[in-house]
Amino acid sequence: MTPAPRPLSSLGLSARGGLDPVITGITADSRAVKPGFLFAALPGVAVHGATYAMAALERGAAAVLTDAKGAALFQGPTVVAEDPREALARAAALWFGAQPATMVAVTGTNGKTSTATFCRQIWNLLGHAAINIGTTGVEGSWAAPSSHTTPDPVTLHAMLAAAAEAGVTHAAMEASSHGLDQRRLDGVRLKAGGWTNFTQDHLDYHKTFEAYFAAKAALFTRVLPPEAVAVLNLEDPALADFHPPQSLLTVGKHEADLHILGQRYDATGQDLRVSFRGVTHQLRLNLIGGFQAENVLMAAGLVIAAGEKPGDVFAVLPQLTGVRGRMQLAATRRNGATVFVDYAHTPDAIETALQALRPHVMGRIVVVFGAGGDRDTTKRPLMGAAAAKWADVAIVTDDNPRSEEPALIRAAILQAAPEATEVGDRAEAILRGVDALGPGDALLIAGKGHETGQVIKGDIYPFDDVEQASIAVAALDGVI
Ligand SMILES: CC(=O)N[C@H]1[C@@H](OP(=O)(O)OP(=O)(O)OC[C@H]2O[C@@H](n3ccc(=O)[nH]c3=O)[C@H](O)[C@@H]2O)O[C@H](CO)[C@@H](O)[C@@H]1O[C@H](C)C(=O)N[C@@H](C)C(=O)N[C@H](CCC(=O)O)C(=O)O
Repeated sequence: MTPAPRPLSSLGLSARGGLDPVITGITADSRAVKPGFLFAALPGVAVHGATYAMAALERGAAAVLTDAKGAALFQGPTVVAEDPREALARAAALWFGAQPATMVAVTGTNGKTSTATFCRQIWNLLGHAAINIGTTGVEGSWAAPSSHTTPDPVTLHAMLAAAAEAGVTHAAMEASSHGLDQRRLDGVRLKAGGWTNFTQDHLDYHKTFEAYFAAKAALFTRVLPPEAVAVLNLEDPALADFHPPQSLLTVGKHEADLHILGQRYDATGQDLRVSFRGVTHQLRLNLIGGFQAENVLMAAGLVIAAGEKPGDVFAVLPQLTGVRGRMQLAATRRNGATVFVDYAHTPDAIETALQALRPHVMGRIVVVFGAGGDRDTTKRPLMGAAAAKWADVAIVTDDNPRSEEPALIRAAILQAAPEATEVGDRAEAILRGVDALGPGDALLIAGKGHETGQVIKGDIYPFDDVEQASIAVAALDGVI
């Protein structure tokens, strides 16, 4: 339902000169302005949005929200905010109004999507209408596509209001460091926030580890209210020294409120014995990888922190299913060898994925992977080193080279993985990887996960690792 027009002051904003125009909508894109809209002219990476303020006013914008620098670039009804991104997020929350009553957010370099999905599945299994919002879009009791892991605040609040109006009571969302830095989550009413881990990624954007850490920490220091609960994974030493202002619920393998007492792996999953604040629970997880157990513990911690009874939560965990493209069993060869697809596209994620697979595999592990173009170049040799160290056989291929020369990206990876085979064409690399599998072996195809395209020089070519795995197995073993 489109919100009814109302005065600017009802969005917590006041225009210069005491103006209080009626607002009919909000956008940060001048091209989407309609008569009566509030146009948020944000300082961007490429350009200041105020460059487009006159265009927005010509399209009928009732007022322009911007910072002091932006306000100097045009004439017209202006709201000046110290941080216009924060003001936009808070105005969007007030404009759309409704939000699901129980919401949690999870940040961390890895594990956000699995954790948010597990939260939603647990709530669904306990009878709640729930959604998760993140890299895979909005899923669950209400669905919508999303172009960002953490959508911009106008999109996010439109989604939250639509979901709430459709009866959704619970939501788990992924908080990306970009989203937190750009204040996309300010104004979201959270009951709990989780932090999975902290390792190298996105230094192209944040520049330093400190800035990247501060962006993630902002979930607790700025977005989460003091009466909410902070759920921290103590397995990461970087988080053990972080002291958020909220009360804590800690999870981990060893010393934590919720921790693992015993873990046994088999070909299809794992059995766990866990302790929650002194009470022992026996669990079955039909999920591959010890890191999935950590994601499940984080999700369990978040839903408990948001009000569920621990016993009810632990009872439904055996029914959890993995996220598409996250250590997904994509195909099995006639000889029993398995092929997994995983989204791992950072050095740490490749290491984690390969280590996680190891206890489930009797034979050798083959890995097929590459690194994206136009993104953090420092991680390329680190990815090569991780694959060389943790896999038995490595095949380096292309993974969204974008505008870069693919051979140069592969060369940067191969520098640190001299034994690896280079096969630029990803379909051929997957076929070679599957062909190398003997009984008891496993192939990990890393990097794309749920993605369905290969981005080369501005064009997106259809490409699905899961589909390619089946095609390769069918080609080598005959259609089964
Ligand atoms: C680097 C980055 O995060 N950029 C985000 C940022 O863009 P920006 O403000 O720098 O854009 P800009 O091009 O300089 O333009 C400045 C302003 O002018 C406006 N504009 C521009 C042109 C025009 O004609 N009219 C107009 O009004 C733009 O809407 C913008 O508000 O603010 C925009 C609006 O909120 C975002 O859409 C945009 O995300 C870009 C598209 C993006 O790709 N972001 C990625 C890196 C991202 O956020 N990724 C994380 C996940 C990362 C991960 O974990 O892997 C995510 O949460 O998805």
